[in-house]
Amino acid sequence: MNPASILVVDDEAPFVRSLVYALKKEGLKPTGVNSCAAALEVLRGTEIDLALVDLRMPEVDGMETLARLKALAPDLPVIMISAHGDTRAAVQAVKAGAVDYLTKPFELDDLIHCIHQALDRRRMHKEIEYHRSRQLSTASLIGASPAMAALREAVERVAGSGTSRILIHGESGTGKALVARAIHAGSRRADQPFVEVNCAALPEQLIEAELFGAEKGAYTGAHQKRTGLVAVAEGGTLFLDEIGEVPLALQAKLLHFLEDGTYRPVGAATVHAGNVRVVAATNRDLAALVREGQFREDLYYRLNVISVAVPALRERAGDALVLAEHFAARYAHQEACAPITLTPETVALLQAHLWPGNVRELKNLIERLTILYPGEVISPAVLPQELRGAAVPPQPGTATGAGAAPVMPATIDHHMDQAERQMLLAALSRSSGHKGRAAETLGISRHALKRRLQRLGL
Ligand SMILES: Nc1ncnc2c1ncn2[C@@H]1O[C@H](COP(=O)(O)OP(=O)(O)OP(=O)(O)O)[C@@H](O)[C@H]1O
Repeated sequence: MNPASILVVDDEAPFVRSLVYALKKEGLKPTGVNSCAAALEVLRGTEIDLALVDLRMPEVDGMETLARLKALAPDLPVIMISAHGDTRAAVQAVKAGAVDYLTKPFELDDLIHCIHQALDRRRMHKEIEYHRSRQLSTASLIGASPAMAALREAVERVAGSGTSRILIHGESGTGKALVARAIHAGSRRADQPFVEVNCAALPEQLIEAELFGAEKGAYTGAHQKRTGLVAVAEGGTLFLDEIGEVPLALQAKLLHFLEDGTYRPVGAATVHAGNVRVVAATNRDLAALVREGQFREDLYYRLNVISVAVPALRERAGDALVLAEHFAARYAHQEACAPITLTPETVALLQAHLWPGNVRELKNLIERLTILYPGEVISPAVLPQELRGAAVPPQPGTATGAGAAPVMPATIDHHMDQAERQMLLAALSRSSGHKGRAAETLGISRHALKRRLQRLGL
């Protein structure tokens, strides 16, 4: 661990010199200055862990110095040094934000103890903040399924790691953008910018300038110098959504940036360095795009060092219901009405639906239902047809997916399967996913329940 850097501010030069000497011998990294102005200059240019400030100084006194230091670095712990008999002023300083005070003359041991105590408190505070932000970061990812628990764990691990390239993949609407934000919020960059770029939404000729910036007149329409999003995200996270849509020409420049952290704005003569964590997301099969020659293999391997897979909603047992309830509460709040509630049959249909549009599809459905039937009990009759026809295997030659006509089962076996599926899911929903209890209510053994679930692919 690096030695803590201590700023000593006192107008008495010999006192500062002797303190600097003593602190160095204690393994700390002190810098001594004789005025408030000099202290502020040091603080602007150097990382300082703690400041020792004399209360009595000519021109700008200790109280004012404390205020100015805190204005520049609010988290900086400051210990005041007061002359004998100055206790009242020292107490005032503590009220104004100093962490402690010492009265001259003091023992070196007392000072060292005071410094370590303040540094420990700051370290602990930072740790708590860090863990709190990590918990907050995954709290937005709703879902009680094992798949979601694993995703939250992966997000926490990845967020806290030092890696600067992350690839998120998953079907459309699964929550990749939410995962990217959670990774940022849980990282040490959380208080720096999070900048989102939808690579599919930008015209090909503008993407480069948008990302890396451009000099005035670099291209037609560039009437003034343009700051790129890489520069805007400096110190933070750059989220490149739909990375699979980046044109091949720009892929080379992106690769260069990912490899050595430098880039050249369009039309610029000089190269810039950028410090951003790049989180990319895609719902395309990048490996297939590589095989088809649409995505650079080297860029694919650069991005794919750490990847996070976001599961489809149909792979998250029980989450459709948890999410439906979450969105019902949210839209009830938005519409200022009571939340909609779902009959067991509706729950069973939600659980059985394959959700090709994933969480986005479910969210839109609950919003629509809340607007149309505020506060009401939702029965299957008011569900869209694609949900009422859920879990029915498509017949050859018929359309499927959102908006398609419901597919009617051809045989009695299909009807039986459908009914069985709904009963099993309703029982599981009532038992909150507890298989033993669900089996009991159905009058079958746990083993039989598992076999039936497996047979129906649930
Ligand atoms: N686990 C979740 N908890 C709460 N809300 C979620 C969850 N997953 C997704 N959402 C919400 O669903 C919507 C779609 O999510 P998001 O935009 O992150 O999906 P995506 O995978 O990035 O989609 P696309 O590939 O189409 O860009 C958003 O409104 C998001 O807030």
